[in-house]
Amino acid sequence: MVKSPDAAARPASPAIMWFRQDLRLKDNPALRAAAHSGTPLLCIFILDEEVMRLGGASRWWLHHSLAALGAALEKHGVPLLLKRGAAGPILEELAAETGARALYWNRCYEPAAIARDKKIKDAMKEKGLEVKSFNAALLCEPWEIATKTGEPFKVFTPFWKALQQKTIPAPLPAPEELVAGPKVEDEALETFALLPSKPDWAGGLKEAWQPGEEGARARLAAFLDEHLREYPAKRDLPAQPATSRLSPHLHWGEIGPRQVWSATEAAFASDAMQTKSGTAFLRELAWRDFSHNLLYHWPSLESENWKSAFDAFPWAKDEKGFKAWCAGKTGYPIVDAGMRELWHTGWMHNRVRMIAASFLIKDLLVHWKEGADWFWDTLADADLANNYASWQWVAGSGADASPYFRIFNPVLQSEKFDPKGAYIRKWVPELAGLDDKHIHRPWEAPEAALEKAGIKIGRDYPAPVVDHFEARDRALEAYQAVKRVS
Ligand SMILES: Cc1cc2nc3c(=O)[nH]c(=O)nc-3n(C[C@H](O)[C@H](O)[C@H](O)COP(=O)(O)OP(=O)(O)OC[C@H]3O[C@@H](n4cnc5c(N)ncnc54)[C@H](O)[C@@H]3O)c2cc1C
Repeated sequence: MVKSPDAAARPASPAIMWFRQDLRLKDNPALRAAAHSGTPLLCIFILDEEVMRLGGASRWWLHHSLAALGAALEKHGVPLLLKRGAAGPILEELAAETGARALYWNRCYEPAAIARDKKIKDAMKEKGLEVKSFNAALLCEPWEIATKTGEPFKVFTPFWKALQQKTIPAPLPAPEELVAGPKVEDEALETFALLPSKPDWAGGLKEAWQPGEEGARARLAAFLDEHLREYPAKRDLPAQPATSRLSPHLHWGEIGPRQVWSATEAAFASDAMQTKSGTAFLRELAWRDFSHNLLYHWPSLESENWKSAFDAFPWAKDEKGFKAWCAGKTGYPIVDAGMRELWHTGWMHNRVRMIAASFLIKDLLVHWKEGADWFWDTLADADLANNYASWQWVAGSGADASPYFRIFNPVLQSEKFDPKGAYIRKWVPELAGLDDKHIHRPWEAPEAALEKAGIKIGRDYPAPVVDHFEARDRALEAYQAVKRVS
């Protein structure tokens, strides 16, 4: 436990603890080090939208996460200062106003954040401040894990093997005592205007999530207790609550991956039957580190094909198809269910993310970036590394990607992973009355079955926007352009 020195011994000049994507008290190495230094603290969050590009669902999440962090700090008698604008000048002003001598933060790995942080570090050091940064977001820093020849990993399996050889540090406890620095004027959370108002589309998010450290902890505990055992068998079934749903909490650092790692290991230490499922879960968690590793070493991952041969791909401009995809009205029930789950809750099951992304890229030939940008706006877990690496994985243009010519058949995927159509029935209720066979391909249902279910294709549910088999041939033909230059 951290014990701060006596008040008498406390240095007068405060330290700044700059919260970013580490909105928690536990396992927060920067906060712990700042508290341990014994100086009074100025805890601050800066809404720096030049660097922090936020989609709508992320904005909603951030509002509630900041409210939760503010309340948690308040319990320790320390306010969370909120400011809006370019972080560099704000921090400089804060240091000048309060006489702060030190600045603490946990590292971010997005290229724009890295560039900004480097500038701030240099400028603050020049002004005589001590600047200390830490790892709160990853199991292992991207520069700590490399191939035998010192290169960054481009393939997941050897990355995972190498990661398993590392000692993952145990999570840190929350600081026991925090001491508030001088009073500083700041802004009210409401002035950030992060919540949607006209219209307020966030009702589904409110039902689905509890942003903040408490919510994250509860989610992990429930997952480990109730679902870890069946994770390998059920993690691909979207109708089952079999995955952790920790992704938005991890994105905002309401829980750290090392906490997840250690709690999972503890779960299988006390129950050896869970070793296999625990390892399977940790392997998925490691994909998050792998994506961050890719983004760190290839910062253009968000905007450029990782495999440049894909620059030759003849993408289509299918506005109508794209709109239908966004709205969950493609006529392919599993795709539509996923897109509606996303719109309603700000989250989509991983298997369905793959199916929906594949449909946009391969059946509609729409550029992966358009889909990734839509996900960016609508996902509560929108994460630069995970989102763009995953889209490029599906497109075939990414590192260790699924080969382009492996094209998901949305009907077969649906039959395999949602055999009873439970997921479809939940998110596409107009199809709920169809039998288990036809619910995956309603356009092939006999008139009588449609009539019994009260559906007319084209009136109550759309006809497919493309024929999958024709689209597949078209995609493979388009792929020839990539093959010619690779
Ligand atoms: C097209 C597409 C876009 C995606 N966009 C995002 C995104 O913006 N943000 C995001 O966090 N994940 C993204 N993913 C990865 C994955 O779908 C989600 O992390 C996962 O569905 C989150 O649910 P969960 O927390 O229940 O996962 P669990 O199965 O419980 O996994 C635990 C944690 O491991 C990490 N993880 C699991 N799978 C992956 C993966 N394939 N890649 C990277 N990390 C993973 C996540 O942090 C997740 O919370 C995307 C996947 C695809 C196919």
